[in-house]
Amino acid sequence: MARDLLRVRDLTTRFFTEEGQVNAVEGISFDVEAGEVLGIVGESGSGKSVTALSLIDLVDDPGRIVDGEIWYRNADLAEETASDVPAAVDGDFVDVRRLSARHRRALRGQSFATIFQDPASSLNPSLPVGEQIAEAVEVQRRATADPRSTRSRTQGYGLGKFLIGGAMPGKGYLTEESRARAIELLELVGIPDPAERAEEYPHQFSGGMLQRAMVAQALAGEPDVLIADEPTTALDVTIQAQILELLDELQAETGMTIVLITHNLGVIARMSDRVLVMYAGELVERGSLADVFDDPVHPYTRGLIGSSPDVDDPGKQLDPIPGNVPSLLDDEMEDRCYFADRCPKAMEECLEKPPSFDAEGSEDHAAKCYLADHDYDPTRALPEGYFDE
Ligand SMILES: Nc1ncnc2c1ncn2[C@@H]1O[C@H](COP(=O)(O)OP(=O)(O)OP(=O)(O)O)[C@@H](O)[C@H]1O
Ligand code: NI
Repeated sequence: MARDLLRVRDLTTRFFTEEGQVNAVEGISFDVEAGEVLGIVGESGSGKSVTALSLIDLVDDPGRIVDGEIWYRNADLAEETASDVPAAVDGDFVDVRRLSARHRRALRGQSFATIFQDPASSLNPSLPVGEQIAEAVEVQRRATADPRSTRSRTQGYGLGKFLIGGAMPGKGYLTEESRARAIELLELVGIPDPAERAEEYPHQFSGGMLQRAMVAQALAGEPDVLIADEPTTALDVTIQAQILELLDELQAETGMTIVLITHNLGVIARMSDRVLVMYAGELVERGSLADVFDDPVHPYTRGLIGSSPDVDDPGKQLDPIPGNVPSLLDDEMEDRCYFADRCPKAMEECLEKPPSFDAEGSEDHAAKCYLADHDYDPTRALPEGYFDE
């Protein structure tokens, strides 16, 4: 049975820019199940990366999470938090948003690790690759070596241990053990001659090898969740396939949970168990891979599929979705379905904001679209050019 590891509720993240308020992520709710690969897909600017950054509390100025809860299942952490911040605890779950900044930071690497499109954002150019991975191992070792923790760590590490881990003096402190583990990790991610490569600096690595090193660094903390934001987008197709293969294997071996963000539907189809579709900062459809790919309800999801190449059908005709992603400036957003102006099936109903409707298929299938619950009625179709000024 699937167990949820994360329960995200009404997450809302905005940027307060000179041009005005940008509604980057607006009231999204979803679960992440332990051991699954959850894909998040959507066009550029739909809010995928801001969702990821919000999960790991890395939203920078002028951005801010303004609302919502991020419940994380971790029995040890819940127990330790219960006395300090009882409101942040519900059974085995902790709302990480209600922890102090210091405690939230301590979850990074050990509960939630990330890999990005650009390895330069994770690896320091002036330190040997192996040393950086060993450092991440060291933080993890210190965290789990806390004498207060006698419980088995099937999943969680506990808050006190996190803080001990976070308080380590930093680079320079590396044991032979953590060095050896770093080399093991480099080998695990498929880097040949790992002992030699460990001594090299990031610029001596090829793009694909750097991406692998970044995966090794992320794995060093034995995270519960790996958040991968466009992990292969910058790589050429062959390397891209190798990295996906690697993630697949690691996931199968470790049972790690992966949140995989990409605009590439092919990658989503190959990797995901369940899929979230984002548009204009909202979650417009979610479901199992089969729900979303074989039985999509939202015309946006259909549009994405129709505009994406299919490896199994190279002759497929591609139909780009007309129009553009809307501005997310609060002043310019109307209170309607944000996709209505690009939608081939927009009806009068769509001038009001649709709720999320359950859809046919798996229990999890839902869409923020009247078509999930009503048949298309051409007599109620918005006239052509309705949204043109
Ligand atoms: N630092 C920032 N300041 C202002 N607005 C921002 C900032 N970062 C992101 N945004 C806005 O938030 C919205 C969502 O952006 P986000 O990066 O999450 O999109 P995305 O789905 O990841 O797109 P892509 O596929 O291009 O990576 C966009 O409108 C973007 O302009
Ligand atoms: Ni992005």
